[in-house]
Amino acid sequence: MDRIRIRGGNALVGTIPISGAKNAALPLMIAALLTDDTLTLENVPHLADVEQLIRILGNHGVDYTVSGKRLVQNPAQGRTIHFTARTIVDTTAPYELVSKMRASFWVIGPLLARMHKARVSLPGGCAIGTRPVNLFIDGLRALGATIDIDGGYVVAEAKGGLVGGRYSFPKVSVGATHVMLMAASLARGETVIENAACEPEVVDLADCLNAMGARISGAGTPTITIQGVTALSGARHRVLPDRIETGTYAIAAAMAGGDVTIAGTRAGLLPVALDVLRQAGAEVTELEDSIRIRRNGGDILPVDVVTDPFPGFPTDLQAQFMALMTRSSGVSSITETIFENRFMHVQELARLGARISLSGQVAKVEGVKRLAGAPVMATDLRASVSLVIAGLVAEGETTVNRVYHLDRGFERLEEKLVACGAEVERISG
Ligand SMILES: CC(=O)N[C@H]1[C@@H](OP(=O)(O)OP(=O)(O)OC[C@H]2O[C@@H](n3ccc(=O)[nH]c3=O)[C@H](O)[C@@H]2O)O[C@H](CO)[C@@H](O)[C@@H]1O
Ligand SMILES: C=C(OP(=O)(O)O)C(=O)O
Repeated sequence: MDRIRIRGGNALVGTIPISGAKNAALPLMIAALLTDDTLTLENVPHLADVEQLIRILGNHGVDYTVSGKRLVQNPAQGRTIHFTARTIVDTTAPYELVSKMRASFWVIGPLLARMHKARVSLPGGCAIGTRPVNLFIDGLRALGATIDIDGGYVVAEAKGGLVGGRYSFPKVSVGATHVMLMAASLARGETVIENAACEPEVVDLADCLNAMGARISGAGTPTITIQGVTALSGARHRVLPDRIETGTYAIAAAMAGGDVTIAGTRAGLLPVALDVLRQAGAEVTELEDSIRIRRNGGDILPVDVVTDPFPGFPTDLQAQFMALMTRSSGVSSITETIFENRFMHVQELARLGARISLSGQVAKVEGVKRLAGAPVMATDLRASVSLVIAGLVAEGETTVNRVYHLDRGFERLEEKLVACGAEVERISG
């Protein structure tokens, strides 16, 4: 199993290019199931989750090429992928494939819309909470589907096709909003979704679906209206920049100090997080398609944050921000409101000398003057990268084990950090 070794102490200076967003690419790829035409996605990141979803889509009959060549033969070539689901050969998404990744469950929406039936294993994903699927089930029932759980599978059917309906989410869910957009696009009549997720990835999916001929309005607001159409066509769409990767490198620069330009991204994707970084003492300059982060000396200041759905502080940056706060000049509190078990990084940060106490969903972080390198173990994707960030300032050597979590969501992490002067290397095997 690969490990990442970091020798702390170097400031970060340089430019970090941002990849396409994992959490946008995944639903966009799934949208290819909605049409027998070709959906071309540009800026698709090379990530383990993307490769896994390609396998899952292949099982349903989706063909794919990268810049004209089959992806399997050219895994490192190009980032424009053409997906074609000429026919759906299987409406079952099996446990072996779906249990590895939460987003794979989302195929239930397009399969039900196009084939009027789907049998999808209950999903896996980062172990950060119980992560039920009740909102998907209730939402799809509001579109006329009958749904049972049988042997670990969600078995859904819509005889005669889905029909438009009204569904008000009792709790904001990104994934269930994606699924409702895809399902309602091919339902008969109008669907209104209330308390929808407003995340940029939802807007990206709606833009792509509209380019495919869907009629969606209001994406990015809590109320989304969809006029169903009988068929969708192919389209060409560019995956939006990864805001979590952006925020992660912004936090890394604030932690290590230095001067980093994060390129190919937009400040508007991270409204609250960038403000929080300013409060923590970083100088943040918003440019047209990049963000410059500087911290040259001066304390890291303590800031309290509460995670929230967009535009609030993202839960996917909570672990990284906690790493930053371990070196602040005071005490900060970090409250996690989205997932009930997303503090698995606390005990690993403690190995490096962090002082963190937990009470329910609130972590109190008492900043320390010094972190010291140690072997640590990544427990989920964002937790893993928080350990890398802490390693950037820890004295001596930090080894992050179980790097496969990182490979799910960070493209060329070592390369991007090394280019800015960090001492980071992957140890294979
Ligand atoms: C691949 C992807 O895009 N993953 C992101 C997506 O996950 P994901 O779409 O799984 O997250 P959700 O927005 O659905 O989850 C939000 C909350 O709703 C709960 N819930 C969700 C569905 C449901 O049927 N019932 C229910 O109770 C969840 O347990 C959680 O407490 O949004 C999360 C919140 O921004 C991010 O952390 C993940 O990185
Ligand atoms: C939690 C995440 O991913 P997933 O929803 O796939 O588990 C994440 O991207 O931080």
